[in-house]
Amino acid sequence: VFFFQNPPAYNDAHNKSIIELDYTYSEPRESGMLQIVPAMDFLPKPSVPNQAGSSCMPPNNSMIHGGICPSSATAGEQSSSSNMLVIAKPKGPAHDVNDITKGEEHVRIPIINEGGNGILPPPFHYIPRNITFQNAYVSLSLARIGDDNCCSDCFGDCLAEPIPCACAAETGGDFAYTRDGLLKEEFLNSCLSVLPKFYCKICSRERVKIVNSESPNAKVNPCKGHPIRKFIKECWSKCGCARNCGNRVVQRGISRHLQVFLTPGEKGWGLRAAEELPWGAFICEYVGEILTNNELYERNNQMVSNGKHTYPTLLDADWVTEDVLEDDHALCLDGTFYGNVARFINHRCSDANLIVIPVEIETPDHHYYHPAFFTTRQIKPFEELIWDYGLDFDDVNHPVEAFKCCCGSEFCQDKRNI
Ligand SMILES: C[S@@+](CC[C@H](N)C(=O)[O-])C[C@H]1O[C@@H](n2cnc3c(N)ncnc32)[C@H](O)[C@@H]1O
Repeated sequence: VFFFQNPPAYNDAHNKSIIELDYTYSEPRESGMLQIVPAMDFLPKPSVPNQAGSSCMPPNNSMIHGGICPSSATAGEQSSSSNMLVIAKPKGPAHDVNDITKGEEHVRIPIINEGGNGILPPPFHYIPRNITFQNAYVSLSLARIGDDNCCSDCFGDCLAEPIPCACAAETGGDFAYTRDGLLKEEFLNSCLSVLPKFYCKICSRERVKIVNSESPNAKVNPCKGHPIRKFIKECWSKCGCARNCGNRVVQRGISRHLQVFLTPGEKGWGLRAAEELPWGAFICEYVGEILTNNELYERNNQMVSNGKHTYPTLLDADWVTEDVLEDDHALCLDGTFYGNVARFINHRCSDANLIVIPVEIETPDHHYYHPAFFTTRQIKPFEELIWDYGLDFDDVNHPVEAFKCCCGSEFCQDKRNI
């Protein structure tokens, strides 16, 4: 795939310690972008039914349509340079089949479609870190990080010190990580045990429906409960330790070899390991746009009315600390338009091989945090990585649309499968 585009134009702000943030950025001109793919006649025909173009999803799933990819997306195959055809750029950002992250991560993550049907995931912008969409309030300030919330006197690797520093207080005075960068057995086991739930006095997830309701008599439904999660707290920039301190795992980003692949069943695209992974290994964090719950509600309504769905996760691990959360404090992440590989992790009821753990990095209040995926057992190369979304398949108003589950687990919660 070749792109011809103009480099962005920047104002000359070098040699200043204060950078003006009003530089000009010129978007690459659409007309300058060409994609060269094998001629259509030489592409194998898609095996899944097509709706208005090409879809990566089975017919019962409504998704943004993906683009047709060069056959190099099928494991290891190369398209020959003869029989090439120049076609228009697909709507939305194009994917690089050798690395869906486009160089944003430390490792390349290829797209593998073993079906040979030339279909790619629907377009989205790959981002390695969260970005605020519009109204979400993220209290990111050094002043808010008190002495109890950082280890400014530490040096080097906090895990090498005989006494754990202040950053271990969140995990009961002991760090959550081993010197090998894995989760400690005890900590992971405590996260895996059945979690008690807390119930908000007025739940932000329910209140948003009333805020948007046209009926003046609408009442807020009772909270359906949120699991009480254990947080990990990592050292960060206000700490004195080094970037390679053992208590900085999630913030260093993806380091394991992974692949985005088209699953053979009904689930569409998925994420899998491309190497053997140990128990308690960090895989990736859930990255997306930071939205308020209200913004997500509006976005969900719009997407559903367009026959599409979103990829959200609520940041509700600490909603218990306040009776009623301010609207702009009830946050979620949505990977639909901007996201990382976590948006491809499929669901499995109960016995998934990944667990998501909330991680505090730069904000001591837990309205905003990083949901991070860790393995719950040893993973074989090319095994799919799956997570229990915690869906209530009977709740039609859940922010994540309840699909017909085909996780294959003997503990599957979807009653339609009984
Ligand atoms: C976060 S996305 C996961 C990536 C998605 N498979 C894709 O192709 O982009 C969630 C969607 O994947 C599909 N999915 C995930 N887990 C599934 C399961 N266990 N059974 C059926 N569909 C599943 C559903 O369409 C769901 O709405």
